[in-house]
Amino acid sequence: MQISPSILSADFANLQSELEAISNADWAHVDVMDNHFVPNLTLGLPVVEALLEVSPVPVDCHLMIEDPDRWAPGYAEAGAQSVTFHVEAARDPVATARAIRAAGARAAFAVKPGTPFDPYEELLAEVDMVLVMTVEPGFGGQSFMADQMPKVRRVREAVRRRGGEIWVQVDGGVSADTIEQCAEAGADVFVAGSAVYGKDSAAAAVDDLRALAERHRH
Ligand SMILES: O=C(CO)[C@@H](O)[C@H](O)COP(=O)(O)O
Ligand SMILES: [Co+2]
Repeated sequence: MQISPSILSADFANLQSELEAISNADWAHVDVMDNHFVPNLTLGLPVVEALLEVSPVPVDCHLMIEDPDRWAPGYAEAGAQSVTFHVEAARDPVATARAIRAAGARAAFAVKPGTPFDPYEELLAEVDMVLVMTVEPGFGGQSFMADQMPKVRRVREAVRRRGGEIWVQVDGGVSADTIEQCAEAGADVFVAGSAVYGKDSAAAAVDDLRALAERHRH
């Protein structure tokens, strides 16, 4: 059970200290948005490169961008330890996942709330993780979509059938109130932005979330 705090809810003027505040987390989740795939703009490769220099934990890049076929491998080459692209944006998801892995990172694909998982089941052969979005991508602090839990279950079942170790990540509205249903449905990597950086102690929030998830270890 791994916690990946999203720095989207951190203080962007002090990202180094915000990363140091979550050194007990498993990952640092970095949301890359291009104002085309989603209606918001955050940061890109030069900032990710700078974060990689100072992050005490591996970096989990969530690319909400058009044309990940072109851009995603660069994040892996820069040293990001996990790179997730959206299937809705990829022209050739197999080639993109292979390029990410060839550059030494874990590869993952993400599905938006309206995107079914089943058509992409065969893509499991190419990835290390599947991200099931539990909000519409674009912004932190939105309400958790419990109606995505059946999809989390389907992904977990498909991963079980396949064997091997593929992680199932959830992202959006994950908090102390919602993390247990995600874990129970089969998630094992939990992104949380406002539920970590919105608290007085980000580190304590990470530990609390992990303890709740651990109640449903599978
Ligand atoms: O990818 C995204 C949003 O598109 C997320 O990573 C959010 O940043 C999570 O924030 P919270 O919903 O946990 O506040
Ligand atoms: Co994200």
